[in-house]
Amino acid sequence: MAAAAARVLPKAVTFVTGNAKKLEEVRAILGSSIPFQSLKLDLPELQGEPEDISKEKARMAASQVNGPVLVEDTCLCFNALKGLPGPYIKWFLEKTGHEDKSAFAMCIFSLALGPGEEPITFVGKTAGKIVPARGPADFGWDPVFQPDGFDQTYAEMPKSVKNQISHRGKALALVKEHFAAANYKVQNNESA
Ligand SMILES: O=P(O)(O)OP(=O)(O)OP(=O)(O)OC[C@H]1O[C@@H](n2cnc3c(O)ncnc32)[C@H](O)[C@@H]1O
Ligand SMILES: [Mg+2]
Repeated sequence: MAAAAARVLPKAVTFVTGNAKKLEEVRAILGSSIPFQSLKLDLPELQGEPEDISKEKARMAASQVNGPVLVEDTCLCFNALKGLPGPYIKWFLEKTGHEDKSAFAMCIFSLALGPGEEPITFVGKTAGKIVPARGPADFGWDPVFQPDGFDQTYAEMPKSVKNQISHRGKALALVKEHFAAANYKVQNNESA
C-alpha cells in the first residue's frame, strides 16, 4: 500500500499531562518512535463517557497549545459496577477501601492536530482484579491492580513488564501505528 501523503504540522506534537508518572511511562514506551515535546498542564477533570472526556481534553489542550497535542485519560473500571468508577477512579480510591473485584484498566489517548480539529482516539485495555495493596505506592492505583495472568500487581512488577502489557502500552502501540501510517511532517521538514 502506498504511504499516505504527508500532512504538515506547524510544530511537533505536545503530550499534555499534569501527571509526571504518566509522562515517564509514555517516554519509556515511545522511545524515539514519535518525536514529541511535553507540557505540564492540569486540565480540568471532566465528566462523561471516557472517550468523550479524552477527546474534550484534547480539544482544550489543542487550543491552549495552539498546535497538535496528544493527551490521555485513564480509567479503572470494576466489572461488578458496570465499568464504574472508570474516569472517576481518582476520587473513588480516596473514599473507599479495595475489595477483590474483577476490573479492567483503560487508557484513551486522543490526538488533536490543532485547535478546532476533531480528535482521534486510541484505546488500550488490560483485564485484572482489584487486590489489597502490594508494592510501592508512587503511582495511583498500581498497588491494587493485578493484571490477569500475573501474580504481581502493577506496582510490584518491573516497569518494563508493566509497559509491555499495560493499558497505556496497548494504547500507545495504536498511536505508533497511526503515526507510521499517517506520515506527519513538521514544518521544518523533520518527520513527526
Ligand atoms: O493531567 P492528566 O493526564 O489528566 O493526569 P491525571 O493524574 O489527572 O490522570 P487522569 O485524569 O487520567 O486520572 C487517572 C487517575 O488514575 C491514576 N493513574 C493513571 N494511570 C495509571 C496507571 O498506569 N497506574 C496507576 N494509576 C494510574 C492517576 O494517578 C489518576 O489518579
Ligand atoms: Mg486528569
